[in-house]
Amino acid sequence: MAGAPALHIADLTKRYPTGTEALRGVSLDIAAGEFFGLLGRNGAGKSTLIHCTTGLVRPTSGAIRVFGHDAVDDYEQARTAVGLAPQELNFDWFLTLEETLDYHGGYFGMPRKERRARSAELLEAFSLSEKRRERAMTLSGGMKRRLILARALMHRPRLLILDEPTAGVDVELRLELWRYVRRINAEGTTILLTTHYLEEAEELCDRIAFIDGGRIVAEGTSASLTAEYGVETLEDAYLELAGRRELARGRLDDVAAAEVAS
Ligand SMILES: Nc1ncnc2c1ncn2[C@@H]1O[C@H](COP(=O)(O)OP(=O)(O)OP(=O)(O)O)[C@@H](O)[C@H]1O
Repeated sequence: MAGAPALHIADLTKRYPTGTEALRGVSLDIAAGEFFGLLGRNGAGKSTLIHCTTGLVRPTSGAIRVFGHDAVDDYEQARTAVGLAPQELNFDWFLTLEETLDYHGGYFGMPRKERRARSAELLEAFSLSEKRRERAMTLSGGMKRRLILARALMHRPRLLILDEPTAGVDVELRLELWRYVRRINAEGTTILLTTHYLEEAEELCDRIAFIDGGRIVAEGTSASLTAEYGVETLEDAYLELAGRRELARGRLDDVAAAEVAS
């Protein structure tokens, strides 16, 4: 749908059967072509939001649309528009690199000839051509990270979701991955990145949202967020915000305690 945002999320809530409210009314719009960062501490709701977008988790209420396609009612179209590079390297380790990409393309209904051409193009782009007939298990850590990006891009998704793509990787590999994802974005793919690294978000993202307790608590460019909190870096803005929220929580706890006592 022409002109539709890459991702439109309106008043999204998710309550798991355990009673945990992982998302409490999240609204978010990511424009086509944007590089968007979603930041938050462990358990803030980032994975739940991604899983709702890719159909792994069913939202309790609210709307998600990917380039205009409803993520629940129009699942196939919405899912096809998304490429997901999960945090965990979930390959079938016994498949070769070519097979890994080929099976992924097959899942998304790509004809054989197109799969062949696309997989050769991606293996080349990610400097993996020489390893194409080797099993995924034989790759180095950096190669595995590149393969997960190649696999996510295989079916030419318009929205690429990167779930903590550089968690636990060394500085050199992080810089290399940054170069790749910058290029993918420059070539027109919209990116939603979740990360714990504030400097990564500052470096790569056009816009950033902080999520906490299942709510978006701040959103803007790195410059607007630092200006809003009167600080120099995104990390300081995050700490300032986290501090204020802790303070607010403490106050609420005090009020609750006072109410119980009275
Ligand atoms: N399948 C599930 N069943 C019940 N509760 C869940 C489930 N998945 C996540 N949660 C809970 O939902 C909340 C949000 O978790 P989520 O995994 O979305 O956070 P996150 O921001 O991705 O965290 P992390 O940075 O650690 O990956 C947490 O309290 C978590 O324990």
